[in-house]
Amino acid sequence: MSKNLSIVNKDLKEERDKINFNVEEFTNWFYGGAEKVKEKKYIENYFLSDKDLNLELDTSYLSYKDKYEEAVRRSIVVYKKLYKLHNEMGGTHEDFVKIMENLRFTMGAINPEGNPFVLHFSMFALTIMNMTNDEQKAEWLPRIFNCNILGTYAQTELGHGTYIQRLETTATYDPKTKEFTLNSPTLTSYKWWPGNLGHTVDHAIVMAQLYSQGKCHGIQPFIVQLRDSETHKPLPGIDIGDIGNKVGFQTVNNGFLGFKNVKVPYKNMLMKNSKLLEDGTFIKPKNAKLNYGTMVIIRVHMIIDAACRIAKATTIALRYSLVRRQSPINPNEIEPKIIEHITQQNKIFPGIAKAVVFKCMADYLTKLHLSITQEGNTGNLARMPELHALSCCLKAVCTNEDAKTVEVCRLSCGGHGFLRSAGLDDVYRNSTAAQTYEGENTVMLLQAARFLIKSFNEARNGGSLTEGVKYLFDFIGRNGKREIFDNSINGILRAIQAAAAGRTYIAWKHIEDDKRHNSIEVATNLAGVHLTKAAELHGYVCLLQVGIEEIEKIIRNVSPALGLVFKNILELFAVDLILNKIGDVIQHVDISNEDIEKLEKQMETLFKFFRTSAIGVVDGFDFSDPIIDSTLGSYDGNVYENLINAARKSPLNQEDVNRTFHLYIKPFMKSNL
Ligand SMILES: CCCCCCC/C=C/C(=O)SCCNC(=O)CCNC(=O)[C@H](O)C(C)(C)COP(=O)(O)OP(=O)(O)OC[C@H]1O[C@@H](n2cnc3c(N)ncnc32)[C@H](O)[C@@H]1OP(=O)(O)O
Ligand SMILES: Cc1cc2nc3c(=O)[nH]c(=O)nc-3n(C[C@H](O)[C@H](O)[C@H](O)COP(=O)(O)OP(=O)(O)OC[C@H]3O[C@@H](n4cnc5c(N)ncnc54)[C@H](O)[C@@H]3O)c2cc1C
Repeated sequence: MSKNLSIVNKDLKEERDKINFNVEEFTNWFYGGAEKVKEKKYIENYFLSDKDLNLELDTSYLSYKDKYEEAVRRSIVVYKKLYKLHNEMGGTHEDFVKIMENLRFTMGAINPEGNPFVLHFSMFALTIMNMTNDEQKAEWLPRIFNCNILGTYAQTELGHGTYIQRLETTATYDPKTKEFTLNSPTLTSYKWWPGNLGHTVDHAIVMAQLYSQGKCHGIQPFIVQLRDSETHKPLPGIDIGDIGNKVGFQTVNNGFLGFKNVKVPYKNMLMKNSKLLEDGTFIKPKNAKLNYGTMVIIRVHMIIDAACRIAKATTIALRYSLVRRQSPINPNEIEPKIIEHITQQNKIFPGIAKAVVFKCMADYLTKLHLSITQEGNTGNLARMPELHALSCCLKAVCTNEDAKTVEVCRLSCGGHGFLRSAGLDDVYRNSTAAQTYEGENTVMLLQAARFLIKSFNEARNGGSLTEGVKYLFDFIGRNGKREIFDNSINGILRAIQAAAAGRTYIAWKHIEDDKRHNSIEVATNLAGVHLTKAAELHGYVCLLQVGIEEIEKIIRNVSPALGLVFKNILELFAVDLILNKIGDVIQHVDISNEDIEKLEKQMETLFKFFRTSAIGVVDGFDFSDPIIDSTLGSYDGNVYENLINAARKSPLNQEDVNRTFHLYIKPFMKSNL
């Protein structure tokens, strides 16, 4: 996609003239190679240039219903084109995945408040791909890929989202009719939240308690038709609708769903993991948590989403900060670009570093997921708990950081950041939604902490540990002595590891002490605050460790100039992290006041170096103007023109005098109060 052709603001141009590395080389890294960048640009342009999308229409001014209808209309324009492009490319599965991956960002620009089909192409398709036997794949996958049916993932209920073992929807098997009967026995058993459920889809994966031969066999996935394929009317026994206005995700069409004696054929229970014989005999899966697999995949994908939201928000904040001038630093000098205020650098530069390190983590986790899934396909499930713990931990840490960073970026844009046209509000809403969906973040941290405590016990007993938690051995080996701080990247990593291990120890000790008076469960609950802190610190350990390993590799493969930028970014991430976690570090590391002052000074030096590269890095994220969709963050930096043009488009500005003047204001003013 070509950059905006208008004249670039001179302050921004001056910044770009000073960039001391090859921006394109950075972009190639961010998207995984020059070929991928080409593909991304092609796909972006292919979709966004379509006039039928009518992207001129600012949907934020529409009513709730109109927003949904426009989002459906636009999505269909996109999906029709997607299939056309897919056929042109050769029609392979890989081609489809390639388009979908690139379409993720483009879709955000087309439907800024969410995609009413997102669940069909993600959780619904993934569940059918990963949890079905061969006959089921043959029956359902072609219909899903051809969009002959549209589906969602219906797990959460009014009464339970977190503790899924207690979901109340029932699926009772009758071997005589070879059917399940689905029921929602209580109000709290109604499905509540599934995306695209309200009025868009006609099928769903429904998680329900399986009853057979008079016994409950826990939650199992069923594919259920909800609406008639011609009329789209709810089928008999189905009570379905939209859950109403939300903080964000307005066009995702999250829905509710109740069942009253809904019949589902035997073949519709997804049978890759658990099995039910036709006579009703239940065969347990190798691991009961295999049915949670789709959630694990999505948590892994959420890390790159978090990285991209931060990349987008920091692009807007930085470009704006390079053209906005305010408040002279020396009273006699002209007002500087606001980025010259060091507090502004402190708001934005660490965010840019996070986007890069999260991207490294996303790549690492995607590879790990693939290798553990391949092991799983051969029947080896040994590393499933490790992947579960890591994906929960990073999903929580990265989306928490994401929401925090996006909000700081909004604040860094002052008053203008509060305008919708600044483009930060949808990013923020999506970030904060991600803190809750796919596992509420506190709950995710507690899951990771379970793994940490187990590993800690293992380490104390001289057992073996997985690579990512081996640092617990160092803590135990120090036998109560504190880690001595040294001011290098690896020194910072060891300090964060010591803090994570130390907090794990505190949590462990808390549980051990409480266990004398309480059950292990109660003791674990009472240690909850320590547990979440330990898991959070562990997440930072993983990020820094993977960041160091990946960036060292990158530096070996890029030009020296770009290598220096990556080194700078890694140090920024590390120093920002340790300064933010200094309280935890002080508790477990021998670090002096002088060391801390040195770190603070180092941060200032890092800012100075990054000052010239920062614009190159955000340009290198390569968000085109339609994708960035921001008056403050467009490539040309013509902020004030963009702001006034956007304001003029307000529906209120389409007439000189609004009718409320004659209806209410004038009579009120003339009424002699
Ligand atoms: C642009 C993007 C748009 C996206 C659209 C948004 C779509 C959103 C969709 C959704 O939100 S779908 C619904 C998601 N729901 C959740 O994430 C629910 C969160 N809850 C859970 O995941 C589970 O309930 C739980 C918290 C993991 C607990 O599960 P359970 O009660 O069954 O387990 P426990 O008895 O507590 O035992 C924990 C035990 O189990 C192991 N474990 C749990 N999950 C897994 C797994 N996936 N793989 C392997 N092992 C797992 C865990 O390690 C514990 O082991 P032990 O410590 O007991 O050894
Ligand atoms: C935008 C959005 C989209 C969604 N899309 C879907 C979808 O497509 N399909 C679907 O099935 N679901 C979906 N969900 C539901 C989502 O997965 C759940 O809301 C989420 O898992 C949290 O569960 P909950 O709502 O039950 O929260 P609760 O568990 O009720 O959380 C409330 C509070 O209790 C705390 N808490 C709960 N349990 C514990 C515990 N064990 N220890 C400590 N604290 C605890 C939490 O930390 C939180 O502070 C979506 C939700 C949102 C917001």
